[in-house]
Amino acid sequence: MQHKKIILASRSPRRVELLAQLGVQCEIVPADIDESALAGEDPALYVQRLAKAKALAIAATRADHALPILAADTTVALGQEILGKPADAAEAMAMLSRLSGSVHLVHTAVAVYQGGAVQCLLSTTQVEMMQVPIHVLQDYVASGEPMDKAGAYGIQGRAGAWIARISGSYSGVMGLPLHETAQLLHAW
Ligand SMILES: Cc1cn([C@H]2C[C@H](O)[C@@H](COP(=O)(O)OP(=O)(O)OP(=O)(O)O)O2)c(=O)[nH]c1=O
Repeated sequence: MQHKKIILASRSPRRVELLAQLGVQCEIVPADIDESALAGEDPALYVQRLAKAKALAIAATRADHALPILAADTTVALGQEILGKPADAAEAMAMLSRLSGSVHLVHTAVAVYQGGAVQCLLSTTQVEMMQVPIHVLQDYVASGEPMDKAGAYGIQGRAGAWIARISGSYSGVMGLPLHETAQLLHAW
């Protein structure tokens, strides 16, 4: 990889870990942007818009653009409906009850800003979650784990036991698709 150090426009600890897996070190500069979806916005387009907006927001604050700026956005989609991070325990419980026993998509877009332009790739994974007993979901919500995660679960934690099958990218579900990330960083 040409550049070993990048700026990561994200406060997600999973993204730092996944970048380390590629041998990429990062300086963390989180982007605070409005993450609301537009009316009727397609989930796959939504994550791409947000990933690009996060990278561009950080690019706008920096005088020197020597290092690539990488950002990502992950969302769970049930049909055209976007399930982002739950606002509270009740919303987490409602999301998990809907995902339990069904198939959903996880979209993660990764964007890299370098040399005055932003490039973005999308990873989409189909995830099948088993029917999870209500009391198990309640314990999970009480643990606090769902609160910073799209769709209110983390495949990398104990909810991993409920995932019967995925078709796509495990790292994409976790928040940073390694294949697409490496492609974007190689391009520079
Ligand atoms: C579905 C799923 C999501 N997630 C996480 C990945 C993302 O961190 C989070 C979705 O929120 P994002 O808005 O994509 O990212 P973030 O708020 O954590 O960080 P930032 O905006 O600063 O970049 O959900 C998991 O960790 N595991 C999973 O299985």
